[in-house]
Amino acid sequence: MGILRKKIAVLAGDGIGPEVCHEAIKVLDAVAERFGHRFTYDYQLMGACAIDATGDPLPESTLAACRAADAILLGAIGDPKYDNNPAAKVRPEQGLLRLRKELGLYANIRPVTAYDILLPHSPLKADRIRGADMLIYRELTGGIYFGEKGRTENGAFDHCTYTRPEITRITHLAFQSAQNRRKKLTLVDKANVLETSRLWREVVQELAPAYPDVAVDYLFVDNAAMQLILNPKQFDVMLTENMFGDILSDEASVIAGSLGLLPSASVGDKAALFEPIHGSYPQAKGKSIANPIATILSVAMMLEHFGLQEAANVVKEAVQDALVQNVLTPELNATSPSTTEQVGTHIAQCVLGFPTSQLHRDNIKAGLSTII
Ligand SMILES: NC(=O)c1ccc[n+]([C@@H]2O[C@H](COP(=O)([O-])OP(=O)(O)OC[C@H]3O[C@@H](n4cnc5c(N)ncnc54)[C@H](O)[C@@H]3O)[C@@H](O)[C@H]2O)c1
Ligand SMILES: CC(C)[C@H](C(=O)O)[C@@H](O)C(=O)O
Ligand SMILES: [Mg+2]
Repeated sequence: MGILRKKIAVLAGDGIGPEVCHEAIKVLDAVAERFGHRFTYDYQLMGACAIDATGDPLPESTLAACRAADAILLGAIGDPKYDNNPAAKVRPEQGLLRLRKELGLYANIRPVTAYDILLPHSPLKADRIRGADMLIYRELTGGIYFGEKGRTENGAFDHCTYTRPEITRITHLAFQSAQNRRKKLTLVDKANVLETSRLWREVVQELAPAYPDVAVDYLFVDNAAMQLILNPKQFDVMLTENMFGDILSDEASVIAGSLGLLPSASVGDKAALFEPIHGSYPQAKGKSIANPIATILSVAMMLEHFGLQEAANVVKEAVQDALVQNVLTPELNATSPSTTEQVGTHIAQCVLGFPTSQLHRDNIKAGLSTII
């Protein structure tokens, strides 16, 4: 692969969003320096910061910049002043939902990995989670998030609708992904109650014969929530609708050890957006305690999307180095925590191939490390 030039729209957003984006861009810059690629960044407002500045959580200029970019990097959006005010008509989350819809980002891919070195950090028993490695395919532009919603005289409603094409397109992607992995696809739904879920089962059953090498499994979402904790190794590709995918992926982060570790890619036919699965974690804003790894791994997914597999692997290896050397934020290292910046700098330096990282690796190989 030759030298690439890519324009990245950056929506740092609210809370810890700007802090974790800053570290992810540090890592992208290190990739650019090491491999000779050229990344340019177009910073735009979305979320509560955009409401403060313009009254609109997704200003037209932001949408236009996202359409013009090769990829979008998103930190997080959301602010307690809206979370705690159910009557607010204009909300940060509307910006994110509109962006996903406008850009047709229908497939949200959320990898979940149990890193060996972090097994002791999960509250789950190590022997249950060791080796767990799954991809959640979450439908992102349909379902209850986007149905008609409103208030009645004495109540409220949110309609959940799905069309056959909406289910079909992500199901094909999930099957193809399973073909390249351990060849198992689990559809998570609530087909014993919901008509939309019965349509999901119908579509998956119809498409399954086209993927004869993939074993298909069906789980009701309540059971899936339990199985995820009880025996996560049974999952390879999990396919599910919008809201179930949102909830199950936060739950799955307990397997990895922190919500601050889980990246995601949201893809459509014309655009791609990369973001950590966590939110704006407002309690951590300005304290430099937010884990930037979810955002840095989202950048690795962006590099894969650009076809830069080697660069993506280098970033993942650099993250692994931070895990092994315990260069981690307080939720994963309470005794000698690193700051958000220190974690980002460490990973960026590993990407650049600074000798310190190699030195530590040699120490680890020689059994000299105090960490393992
Ligand atoms: N995609 C998004 O932008 C997105 C996603 C989820 C929530 N939100 C918004 O974020 C705001 C806060 O929501 P919330 O508190 O329910 O969820 P959250 O994901 O912001 O935080 C939940 C908990 O997860 C942990 N956590 C999250 N990110 C972390 C990180 N990088 N490092 C270490 N620990 C981390 C913290 O313990 C935190 O208390 C709300 O306004 C919500 O709407 C936005
Ligand atoms: C902020 C919110 C709209 C969003 C979602 O529910 O999709 C978030 O929780 C996520 O997981 O990206
Ligand atoms: Mg969520």
